[in-house]
Amino acid sequence: MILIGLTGSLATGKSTVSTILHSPPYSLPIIDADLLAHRALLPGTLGYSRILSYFGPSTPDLLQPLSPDAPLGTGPNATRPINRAALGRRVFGSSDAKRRDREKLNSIVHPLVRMAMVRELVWYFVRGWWAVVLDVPLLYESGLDIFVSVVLMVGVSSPAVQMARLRERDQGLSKGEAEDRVGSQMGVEEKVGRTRARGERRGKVVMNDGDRGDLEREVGRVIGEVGGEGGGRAWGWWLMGSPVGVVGVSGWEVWSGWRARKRWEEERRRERARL
Ligand SMILES: CC(C)(COP(=O)(O)OP(=O)(O)OC[C@H]1O[C@@H](n2cnc3c(N)ncnc32)[C@H](O)[C@@H]1O)[C@@H](O)C(=O)NCCC(=O)NCCS
Ligand SMILES: Nc1ncnc2c1ncn2[C@@H]1O[C@H](COP(=O)(O)OP(=O)(O)OP(=O)(O)O)[C@@H](O)[C@H]1O
Repeated sequence: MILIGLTGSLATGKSTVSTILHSPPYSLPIIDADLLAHRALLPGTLGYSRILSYFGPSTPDLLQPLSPDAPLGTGPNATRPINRAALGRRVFGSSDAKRRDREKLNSIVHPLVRMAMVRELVWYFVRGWWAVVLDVPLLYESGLDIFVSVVLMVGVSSPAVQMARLRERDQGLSKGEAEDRVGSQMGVEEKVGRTRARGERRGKVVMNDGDRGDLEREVGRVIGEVGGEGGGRAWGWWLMGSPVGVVGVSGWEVWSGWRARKRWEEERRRERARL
């Protein structure tokens, strides 16, 4: 099974690409890290109780408001969901305190997301899919890049276009909140650089600067290259019949991903030394 890691920056078009990949003619299964992260914070989960105990005492609006129609501590007032906007205000931004809080949030949520991802991967593997798309906005930030066969990075060349698309989609976000969110992630340029450092076969960059038709054509081109007009599919299916092959190829993929990361870091060090 080929793992396609779909990533990008905020509002560059990952969800649009994942919708294209999930629809015919590709019809690929998608593992959506945002969705798994949402599930990890639902009332009654381990994530929910950890978030409450760490952020609760210092975030008065951490839970959604009480329902006026139910008695305190019962019904909707017993399991009040997390107020995601309030938690977002705590963790998105560039101050040291926000960075620390973001690291804490990540340390609670990311292991739960990873576990859920592995469960879904096993499910798709035994069902015989030739490829699965892992839609992970923080693929590079969380170090998961080395575990995927191919990275499909969706970028936008103009930060102004990115900001305009973000604000048009999430109209509740103020300009400052939108900037805090974008600034909380690795920039588009760095993600493009890291993807290109993986080489032609393992790193695909799609710049979503045109309209949706252009994006669909670019996605088609990339999947044609990954699937190799059937070659990638045959390879994915062959792996399914060969447990030794799976272990060997997975080890090779991780090693290649790790080497690409080291290559990128080395290039960056050299560039900085030249400045
Ligand atoms: C802070 C939270 C509650 C805000 O929720 P909200 O519904 O407003 O945003 P949502 O979850 O839909 O995320 C929207 C986008 O924000 C970005 N983002 C989310 N979390 C982070 C983070 N910790 N660091 C940087 N960017 C992030 C991603 O690009 C994501 O696609 C939520 O983002 C969260 O729980 N984040 C931690 C989990 C996480 O890292 N998720 C990203 C995928 S693993
Ligand atoms: N080529 C395009 N032209 C115009 N608008 C676009 C294009 N591609 C995507 N959009 C719009 O931009 C917004 C952001 O796209 P999308 O939700 O796919 O991004 P995303 O990377 O998944 O965002 P997030 O990181 O917040 O999850 C959406 O409203 C989408 O409809």
